[in-house]
Amino acid sequence: MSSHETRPCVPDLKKERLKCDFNVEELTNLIDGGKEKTALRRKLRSVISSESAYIDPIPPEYMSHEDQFSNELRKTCHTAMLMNKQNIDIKTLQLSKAYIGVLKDGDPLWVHYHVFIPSITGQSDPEQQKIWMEKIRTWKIFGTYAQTELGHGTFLRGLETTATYDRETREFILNSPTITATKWWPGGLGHTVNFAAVMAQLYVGGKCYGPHMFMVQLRDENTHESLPGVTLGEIGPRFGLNTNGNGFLRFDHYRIPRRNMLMKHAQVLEDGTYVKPSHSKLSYGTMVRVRVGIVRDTCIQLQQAVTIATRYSAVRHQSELIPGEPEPQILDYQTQQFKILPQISSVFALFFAANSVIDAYYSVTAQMDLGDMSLLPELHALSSGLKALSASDASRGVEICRLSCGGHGYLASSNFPRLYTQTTCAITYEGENTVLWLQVARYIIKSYRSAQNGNNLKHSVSYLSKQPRPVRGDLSNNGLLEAFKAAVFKLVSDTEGRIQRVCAKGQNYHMAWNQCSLQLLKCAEAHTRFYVCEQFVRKVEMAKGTENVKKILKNLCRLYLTHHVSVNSGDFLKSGSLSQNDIAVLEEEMCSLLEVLRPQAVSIVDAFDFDDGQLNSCLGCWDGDVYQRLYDEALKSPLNKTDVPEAYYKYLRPLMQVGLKSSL
Ligand SMILES: CCCCCCCCCCCCCC(=O)SCCNC(=O)CCNC(=O)[C@H](O)C(C)(C)COP(=O)(O)OP(=O)(O)OC[C@H]1O[C@@H](n2cnc3c(N)ncnc32)[C@H](O)[C@@H]1OP(=O)(O)O
Ligand SMILES: Cc1cc2nc3c(=O)[nH]c(=O)nc-3n(C[C@H](O)[C@H](O)[C@H](O)COP(=O)(O)OP(=O)(O)OC[C@H]3O[C@@H](n4cnc5c(N)ncnc54)[C@H](O)[C@@H]3O)c2cc1C
Repeated sequence: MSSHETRPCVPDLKKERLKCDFNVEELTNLIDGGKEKTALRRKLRSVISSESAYIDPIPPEYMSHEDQFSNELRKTCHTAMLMNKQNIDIKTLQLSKAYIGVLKDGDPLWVHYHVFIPSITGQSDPEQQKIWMEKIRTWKIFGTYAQTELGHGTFLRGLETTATYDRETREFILNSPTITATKWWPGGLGHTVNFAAVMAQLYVGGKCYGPHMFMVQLRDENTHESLPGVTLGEIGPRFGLNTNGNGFLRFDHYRIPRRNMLMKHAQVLEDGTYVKPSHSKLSYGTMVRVRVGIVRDTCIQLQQAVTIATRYSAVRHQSELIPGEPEPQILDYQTQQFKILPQISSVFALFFAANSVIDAYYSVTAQMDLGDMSLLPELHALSSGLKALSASDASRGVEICRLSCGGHGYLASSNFPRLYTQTTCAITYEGENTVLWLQVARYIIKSYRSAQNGNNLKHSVSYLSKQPRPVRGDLSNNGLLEAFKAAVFKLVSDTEGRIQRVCAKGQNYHMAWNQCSLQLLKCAEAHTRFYVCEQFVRKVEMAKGTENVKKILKNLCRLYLTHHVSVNSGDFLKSGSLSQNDIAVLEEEMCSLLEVLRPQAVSIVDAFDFDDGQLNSCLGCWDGDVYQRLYDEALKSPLNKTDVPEAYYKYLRPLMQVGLKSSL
């Protein structure tokens, strides 16, 4: 039992917390990555919580677009100052969950920290890094990642911004030749940053060498005015993240020095000689890195959503379960448990997957630094698949959590609208999900074919070498993983066979690929799901700690497996890896797991250890005083400042005074 259950809360939550049969703190430590990390996060959180600068003067929902932006820019700049004053590396703060909830609807400097700086460190040579990183460190340079254009986001080879080398002056001339060449979306570009890492088509001596990255100054370092030859602005209100400062940018024959091309991988020498990189896609390295980070970010957003939904479901009473008996907590309905508990299991699945892809990223990039590029395609497939899976699972999960809270989930004060807009945009940015699934599929099909030709496969796809033969009736975790392998193998071999059949009818390969792309998507998702399940099983097997925490992890893992087998039962049946009876047994097990996990649900989400300020939700507060908070929040509406609003005198009263002339 945990010590924090002594804090005051409504009787329903007290009762839930008393049921806790595991050490909440131990689970918190596991999620943080160790006791020390929990302590560090809490220390950072106490620094953040004591800052009055983070208090919004009024709820941001009631501010104008400009005031919202200014308020969040104020807070993000305050953070930079504060961390400097406290001698804390800002990265440490951002990597812990302590900073969650400070910025409400985006951060004008998010892309600077998480995309621009990694571009400089990952794409520029040591000399360039030394110069630029010093200016970044001393706040002379704030930057964005300007890649997407009005006409192209996905298809990078279609980008239209040009960077043409002028051998005479040893400069590049940046130009936006068409309206569709306008850079569109980069975070902070609108009015925050003064530099950008710009992706442009490199031209030397009339020859195009494809997209390359350039460091470009956009605004004067003193006046912040946009420089001649550069046109800049903000792209207007969005579905969410309205304070990210997403902007547009056009160049009119704008000159930058030769050494402003990021030259770690490819170079243009003074005489115009082009030195090509050791792998053609190395300039896409920033995207791989950010995709890896998204898995963790979306996992944290889902943690927030499921904490709110679980606590609310323990407090909310509705209807009758047994006629005549008191209204039960809605968490007692099996259907409600089915909404919430699989989302909790998803949090853990994404958590373990995020850790494993981060490890893979660091080990592959270390090998690449030594000149070995052989693992890059596997890393690209893995990071693309996990980005797509985590973004879609988390955003679906957040929406399910919102729906599980009924009408109150639709209120801004539940915080679901913001959590949803934060999560769903990850489906689009950093590679639209469908497009990334197709990249995964490309890798799987190539691997499958390579195995058919007798070659060895990389670790994550090695099971595609030969038809897996699961043991019938083995429903253990390992048995289910074998069944997964067989189901994915069948999907992949069927899809590859179908591509061949379409080609045999005279269709070219690319058209055949398009005609099979629905199945290809299924292959990619099933392969990635298998990876996540395997990581979950292995990490739980390896988990150290007390038996009761291990039991929670085992049950959540089992719930994840049985849930995903049930959702995709058709694939298992078609491959023959599971029988109808197996599926029925597993679905029954899933239902009993809901019952087993239900009493621990509140304590599991307590272990995510968000404070009320971070959740920013009337429904998810620690003490469960939901109704009073909802009422108090409603009173903050500016419309409630007067009994009769101005709009009544302007519109409603004149209408009422005229009266309806005809009887219709
Ligand atoms: C309050 C809270 C605050 C929160 C704030 C949140 C803020 C949010 C901020 C949001 C910030 C958002 C910031 C943003 O959004 S930044 C913009 C992000 N943009 C994208 O991600 C664009 C997506 N497009 C691409 O990545 C590529 O164009 C694709 C992949 C589609 C094809 O590309 P292309 O047409 O050029 O390729 P190809 O078809 O000729 O060839 C394919 C070959 O290339 C290989 N290949 C491809 N890619 C990679 C790679 N990376 N590493 C290694 N290899 C790679 C591939 O395996 C294949 O190999 P092979 O099979 O031939 O051997
Ligand atoms: C909140 C947010 C922040 C962003 N921040 C940045 C930033 O900081 N810097 C930056 O450079 N960009 C940024 N972007 C842009 C983002 O990276 C792109 O929007 C994204 O890569 C998708 O590209 P697109 O908009 O061109 O979509 P499109 O590619 O036009 O997609 C439209 C539809 O076409 C489909 N489609 C496209 N190609 C294919 C294909 N080959 N096969 C099958 N279907 C296909 C897609 O699946 C989708 O359904 C941001 C976007 C958002 C929403």
